[in-house]
Order: sequence, then structure tokens, then C-alpha cells
Amino acid sequence: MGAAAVAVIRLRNPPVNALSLTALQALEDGLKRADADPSVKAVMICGENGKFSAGADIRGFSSPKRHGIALGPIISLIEKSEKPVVAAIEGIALGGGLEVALGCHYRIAHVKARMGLPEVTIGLLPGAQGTQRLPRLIGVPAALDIITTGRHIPATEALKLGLVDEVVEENTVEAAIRLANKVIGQPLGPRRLSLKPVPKLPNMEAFLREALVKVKKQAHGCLAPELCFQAVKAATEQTFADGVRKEQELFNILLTSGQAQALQYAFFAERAVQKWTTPSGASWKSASPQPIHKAAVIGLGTMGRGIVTSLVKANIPVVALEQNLEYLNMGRKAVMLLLEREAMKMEQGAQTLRFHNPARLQFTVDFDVLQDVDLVIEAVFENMALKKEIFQKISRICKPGAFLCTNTSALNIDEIASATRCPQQVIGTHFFSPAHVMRLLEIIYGLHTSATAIATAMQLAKALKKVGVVVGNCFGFVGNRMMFPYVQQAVFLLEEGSRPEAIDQVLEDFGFKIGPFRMSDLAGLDVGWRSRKGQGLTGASLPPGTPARQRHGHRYSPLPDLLCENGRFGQKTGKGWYQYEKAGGRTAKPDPWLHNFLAQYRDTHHIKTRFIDQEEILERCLFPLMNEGFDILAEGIASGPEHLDVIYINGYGWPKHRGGPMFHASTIGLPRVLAKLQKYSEAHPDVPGLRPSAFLKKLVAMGNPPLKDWMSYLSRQSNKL
Ligand SMILES: CCC/C=C/C(=O)SCCNC(=O)CCNC(=O)[C@H](O)C(C)(C)COP(=O)([O-])OP(=O)([O-])OC[C@H]1O[C@@H](n2cnc3c(N)ncnc32)[C@H](O)[C@@H]1OP(=O)([O-])[O-]
Repeated sequence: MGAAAVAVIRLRNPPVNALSLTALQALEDGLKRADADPSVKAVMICGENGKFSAGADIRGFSSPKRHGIALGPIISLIEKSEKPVVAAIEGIALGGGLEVALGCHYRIAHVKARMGLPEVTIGLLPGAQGTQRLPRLIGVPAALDIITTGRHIPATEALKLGLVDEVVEENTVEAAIRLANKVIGQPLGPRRLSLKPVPKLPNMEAFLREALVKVKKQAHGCLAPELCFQAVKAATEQTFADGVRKEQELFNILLTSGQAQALQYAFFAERAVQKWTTPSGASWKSASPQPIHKAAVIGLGTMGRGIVTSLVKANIPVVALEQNLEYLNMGRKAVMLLLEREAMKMEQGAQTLRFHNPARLQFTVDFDVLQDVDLVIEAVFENMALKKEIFQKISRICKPGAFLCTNTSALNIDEIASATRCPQQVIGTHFFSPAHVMRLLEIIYGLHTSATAIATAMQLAKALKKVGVVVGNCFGFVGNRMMFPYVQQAVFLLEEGSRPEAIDQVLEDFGFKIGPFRMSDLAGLDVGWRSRKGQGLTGASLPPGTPARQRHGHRYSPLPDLLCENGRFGQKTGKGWYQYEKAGGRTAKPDPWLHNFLAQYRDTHHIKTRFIDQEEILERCLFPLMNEGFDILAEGIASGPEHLDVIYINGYGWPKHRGGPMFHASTIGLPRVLAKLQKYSEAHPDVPGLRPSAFLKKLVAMGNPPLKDWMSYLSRQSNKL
């Protein structure tokens, strides 16, 4: 209890004051005590350690002991209180935490606090009456935006919206107690949100119709946003009590939909990968990152420009280096354009981005400027000889402790490191395009990479607001290695009778933001072509007499090479797997030329065309991708299935509500995945990617254990060896 007439209830459950059953019980007990105590005239609710609350305990949603004390009735109890209740919001008030605050009669927030209803991001809706109270407080458009996107609102915006009554810069708890004292005795009726009508809009029906179209378009098959919408719509049509019943009904649908489980798995997976380990025993526990006061980026192509932008946004001073003045000037212009755009976006959120100061961003062609940087990211062309030349040079110029990172999507980190005198400082940092937007950073350690280098790269990822995933060194690392068999199958399906638009549609219906052919057109077909020429799979170095559709005894499709030979590089040339309105166009249209070309190709190679149904398209593309994942786990390239899933969700457009490829495999059931791979492998014995992984077979033989136990079967296996 606090001083004088104001009782203080403090939510206490470190680290984020999640509303566990114990925390809820304490809240209920506190309210009842305050109600019964005649000396208490008002109540103030705050959170321990400068955080109000991150909401319900997410682990509780999948716990069998979930039933018991519920949040909704406690919030009703708060609102019904005859004594004024004030919420003092510091740090965060999210989900159930914000719903508690909405039950209070007054809300004060610290200027640095953030609020939001992020339930939609974990596959749920604000199921403690939040969908009914928020529209009553701030109106339908703002409530719908907050509830269907889950975005965090800064305190200043919350004040403008009317979500909070006051924002303070000093002690929030003291301010809340002052306010509580002030409002003692004032009527509470107008402060009870459940009694307020939802503010009317002149065109509510039309507004809701348009809003639904937008919500569905952005959902890519995820259920939660649409059900959030329906709950808010109910608030506009029904009484508070009926709206709450509808909210409960929709909440229960989501809770048992499977998508909520996948999204909650993804939430914890993202946190689990922060705790990295390597097979040699290095780990996040013992390694400490080194501070990065200044960084450099070598190469200002598409990737380099994005990386420079990312570093500037993270407030890390950068040297941007190119091989000659012509490229430097081109790169400088492009970087400045990106930064101007980012600055504009940030201004909308009341932030500023400073980059015109040469101490923060310096462009140069002089390698000697790299002498005092703490970290270099090389982002030149994917060419081993060139990369080695650069690494040899920078290992001579940079100070001994500098970290030397290479942005590569497939090349061998050890070979690059071998060109230096300090292989322990060399590490792979695989950014995804556009590098200032995409969240994933694959961090690849080589044979000699030090634990400090890994910890520093992970820290850098965090500073860049990215999710870093530590993986081992192999061709294509994790993401691209799993992508190869997926893309390969998509092309084989074309040979067998399908079309790019049919295959893309199936994968986009599954939830991918973009199917494999649209993706290939976007990225440019020439990239893979160059790499295949380098590997001797096509082009002049191919030995005469090599069969058109076979390499090293395995099935090979020359289709992508043939498209490139026809000058079809994708969007950049206006033609690829699709046709575009012009070179650089973005709207993909099915191309009769390609259909005709495919028909001729099948005739030439005597391939009998057959109808391929959606199920086969999906399984032929996804199962080999998962299969590769099992091999990656068995080889120790990644330390758990969560790593693979985080990579796919954040770097490859895998639908988050399906939890990632390995989680998806576990929900389908490993015996089914194995049986299908066996079937397809028998039909296509010359495709190694369809041959079931030994680790997958082992897990099936062990009775299809849950995903969290997979790795223990691996260690048992290797212990025996
Ligand atoms: C019933 C009716 C409807 C109500 C629904 C809800 O409220 S749904 C809920 C709606 N709320 C949300 O969706 C909010 C989800 N949370 C967040 O967005 C962020 O965690 C953050 C912004 C609160 C803090 O970010 P940050 O970068 O400063 O820190 P960090 O992210 O690393 O977290 C630190 C530790 O706390 C853990 N943990 C966190 N929250 C929860 C939780 N609710 N539960 C359990 N655990 C949680 C997290 O796993 C981690 O544990 P670890 O790995 O150390 O063992």
C-alpha cells in the first residue's frame, strides 16, 4: 500500500512482468484488499523495474494447465471499482498489460514508454476485452490499425490518439499518485470505457469494407488479422457484453487454429537463436563482443549500399570504399538517395537521421583510411579470387584487432580467411537484399573464427536491428543450401508439364510472399547463371558430349541457362519466367513465348507432359527443402531446427504463421514427410535432393519425437560413434 489514501499495486514478474497465474492472483488479491480497506481512496497500478507489463505469459497459451484465473474478469473488476484506479505506464504496456491499463480509469505514461496490442503477431487477438474497449476510447480507425498490425505506439503518439491522459518526463509513479489523489471523489461513470459508445463514423460500413480488404491483403493467409478485424467490427454493432462474448469466441478459434502455436514457436525461436553455440564449445555465455566505434564497407553495389545505409541508421560511423572514382560516385549517389528516403520515413516517427557529417559517413577510394576501423564488411562481387585479393590487402592495412567480414551467399569462409594473417578475425556476414530492410543476418564462422568475432557479429546484428543466426561454413550456408533443392524442383516441375504461374500460385497460396519464379525474375537469372558457369555446369567449360539434362550422373535442367542465353534475365531485361511491361518493370504477366518455348523444349527432349496437381507442387518444392534441413542439422552446421526456421522466416519470405520449414515438417508429421520423399525419390532416382536424409529416417524410427527433442537424438548418435 502506498502513502496516504492511494494504494499501490505493483505488477512483479521479472524480466517483463508477464501476467502469469501468480501475477494475476496477486493483482486480484490487491484489488480486493484495496476495495475492502476504508482508508484507501484510490488505487495506482504500476510495474516493477520500470516496465508496466508485456502482457499474458506467452508460454501459458500452450500449457495444458492454462485454465484457471482469467484476465478479462479481473479487468472488469478494476473498471467496476468505486475507487479511482490510475495506471502508471513505464517502459512497456503490451497485450494484456495494455488491457489492464484500459480497465483503469486514468492512464499516465512516461515519455519513453511504448504501448501496443501485439497479440496478432502471436496468432491471437486481445482477448481480455481489449478489442471492445480500445475502439470506445480512440475510435475505430486507430483501434483497428493498432489491433490488426500489433505495432508498438510511442507515448507521444498514444497521447495524441487519446490512449493515455498524460505523458510525463519525470517520475511516472509519483505523477500517477498525484493524479489519483486529485481525482478522488470525482464521478467514475464517464471514465469506464465499457459504458462509452463507440465513436460513430459517417461512413462506418464503407470504412469497414475497405479496411477488411486491406487487412486480408496484408495477411498472406494468416488468420489472426482478420479475426482481430471481426472482433473490432463486433464492437461497432453489439453491446459491450455481446462484443466481449464474440471476442472470446474468436479468441478460442485462434487459440486452437495451429497458427497461434506456430507464431508463438517463432517468437521463442527468435530469442533462442541469440543463445548461440558452436560444435567446438564456443558460446554466447563465455564470449564477449568488442565495441564497434567505426566500420567500413568495401564495394558499393546493391548489397554494399544497403549495408552502409544500415550502419548509418544504427549510428555507427562508416567508411564507404570503392575501387575507383567512377564507381565511388555512383555508389555515393545511390547511398545518399537511400538515406534521404530513410530519413523521411524516420521523420514521420519523430526521429532524425544524421548522415551529412563526414565523421559519420566518408566515401573514399583510399584503402589506407581503413587503418583505424574496428570492423570491415567486404561486399564485392561473388568472386573468390577478388575476395582473396581484398582480404590479403585489408589484413595488412587494418589494425590487428579489426574484424574482417565477408558478405557472401555461398563462398568458402576458410578459403577467404586463408588469404589473411588473422583467420581468427575473419567471419561471414550474409546480408539479404535489400540489406537495409531485410531482418536476417546469417553469421558464418570458419575453422579459425574466434568466439569474440562471432559475439561481435551477433552484437552488430542487434545494433542493426537484425536477427543474427550463427551457422557453420558449407556451400550456400543454411538458407541458400536449403533453397537450391526447392528451386531445382520448381524447374523440374516445369519440365514435367507445369507453368511458372501455376507453381508460384501454389507457393503464394501457402503463404510465401513471392513464389520461386517471380523471385528469380526479381533477383535476376544472370546471378545463378554466372555461378553455374563458375561451377562448370554450363557454358564454354562444359565438356563436349555432356548430356543436356544430366550433370555428374544427376538430373539437371538447362532451362534457366537457356533463358539467359536468350537474354531473359528477369525484371531487369523485362523478360524472364514472365514478361514485364518494360525493362525494369515489376508487374509479372504470363508469357505465351515461354509457354511455347517450354512446349518445344519438352518435344525436343521427348518429355511426356502430365498434369501436376497442387499437392505435388507443394510437396515436391517444400519436402526437399526440409530434407536438406535435416542434413544440415546432422552435419552440425546449425545447432537446432529453430535456427533454420528463423532464417527462413526472416530471409526467405517463409510464412511466419507456419512456423518455418522444420516446424512445418513437425506439424505434418515426420513419417508423412519421409513417406512422400521416398515416393518421389523412387519416381526420380536421379535427383539426390529427394533421397530422404538419414537423420530424418532416424527420427521417424525413434517414433517421431517433438521438434524440441530432435537434437538430443543426434548427440546420442554421435556419442555412440
Ligand atoms: C489472455 C488474453 C489476451 C492477452 C494476450 C496477451 O497479452 S499475449 C502477450 C502479448 N505480449 C507480447 O506479445 C509481448 C511479447 N514480448 C515482446 O515483444 C518483447 O519481449 C518485449 C518488447 C516485451 C521486450 O523485448 P526485449 O528485446 O527487451 O527482451 P526479449 O524479447 O528478449 O524478452 C526478454 C525475456 O522475456 C521473455 N518474454 C517477453 N515477453 C513475454 C511474454 N509475454 N510472455 C512470456 N515471456 C516473455 C522473452 O522470451 C525473454 O526470455 P528469455 O529469452 O530471456 O528467456
